[in-house]
Amino acid sequence: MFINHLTLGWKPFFQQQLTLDELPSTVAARVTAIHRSHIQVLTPEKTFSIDTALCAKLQPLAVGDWLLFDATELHDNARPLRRLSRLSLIARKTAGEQVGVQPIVSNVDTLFIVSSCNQDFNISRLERYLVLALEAQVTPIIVLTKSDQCTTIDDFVAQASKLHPNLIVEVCDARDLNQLQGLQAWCKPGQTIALVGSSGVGKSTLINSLCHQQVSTQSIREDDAKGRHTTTARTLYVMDSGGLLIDTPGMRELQLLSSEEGVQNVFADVEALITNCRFNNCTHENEPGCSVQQALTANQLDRRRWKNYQKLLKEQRRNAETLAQQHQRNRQLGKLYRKIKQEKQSRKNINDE
Ligand SMILES: Nc1nc2c(ncn2[C@@H]2O[C@H](COP(=O)(O)OP(=O)(O)OP(=O)(O)O)[C@@H](O)[C@H]2O)c(=O)[nH]1
Ligand SMILES: [Zn+2]
Repeated sequence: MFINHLTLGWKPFFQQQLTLDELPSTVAARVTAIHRSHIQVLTPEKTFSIDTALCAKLQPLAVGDWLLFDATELHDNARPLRRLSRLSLIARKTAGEQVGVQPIVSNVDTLFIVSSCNQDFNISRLERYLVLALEAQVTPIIVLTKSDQCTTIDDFVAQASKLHPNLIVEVCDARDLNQLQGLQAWCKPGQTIALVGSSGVGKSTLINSLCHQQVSTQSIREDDAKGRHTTTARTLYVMDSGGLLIDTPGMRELQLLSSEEGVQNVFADVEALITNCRFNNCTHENEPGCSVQQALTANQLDRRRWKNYQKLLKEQRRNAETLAQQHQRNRQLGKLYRKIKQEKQSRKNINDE
């Protein structure tokens, strides 16, 4: 397929950031992968990699960013002149003494929020991803996979659709390209898509179907700082339809932030303890026959861990839906949607001027 700047996602928004002098003398390259030691970029003609140190002033970078290079310097370890402003940015909060924001992917048009029609389906998680997409100024599409594995999908679709009146929900068997026609509207040349969703919901399967290439064969190996070999999935794919699909380890790890199963998995022993308490509604504070208190006293359960479990559980419960909360959030989502539409319109107006 013919690749030019437009098919790589170049838009008037980026073009208008170039000065008249820069127009003939520079070339923009899109960041396709970020590794510890180097950053990979792509122009219509070539791909090359630059040492991370050369981008120190431009950090933090995200996959999908556009970097500007001197047109005569398009080779490995060329120094980028600057990074162009982003149309959208998906970032995550970093933990630590100071809460920071780590960019993950940028200049994405559409986020496929993938969930499967089985026990993985979790409305609070979908909602968390939805807010993420809207915050990032990216159009969210809910993709419900494994439709072949359930007898009726109507309930899943109804629940997902209720998250917002304008929300698009697509249902498919991710292995079957014929069932992915509904997604093609967002996969046109020049469009950039990112995927989120829990492990095992079918993200790689979707990529394989849409890109007709095996994800596993795209892996590259690199040495990390300690000389260990790590396998890093390649991150930007050209779909058969001409669109671009970003699949970075960073996006895949986003799921860790929102995983209810995580609490159950990590604290399985604590949850087992709780089932042994004498009273079903034990608050584990001072009731007789509380096996949590017994385990704490006997030093069989770490107090820090118990506190952390309670904290995560509280956070998880806060996310749980009540009708009133959902209504309130829908109104907030509505406001966000309107804001995004207005901003997009004003950007369009600027571009059209
Ligand atoms: N029957 C059926 N199986 C599916 C479908 N989508 C994915 N699978 C299967 O589910 C399993 C997991 O799919 P993956 O595509 O690896 O899931 P993933 O989201 O990429 O998982 P991670 O790489 O862990 O993030 C594989 O065995 C797929 O063949 C579907 O729509 N129908
Ligand atoms: Zn108890």
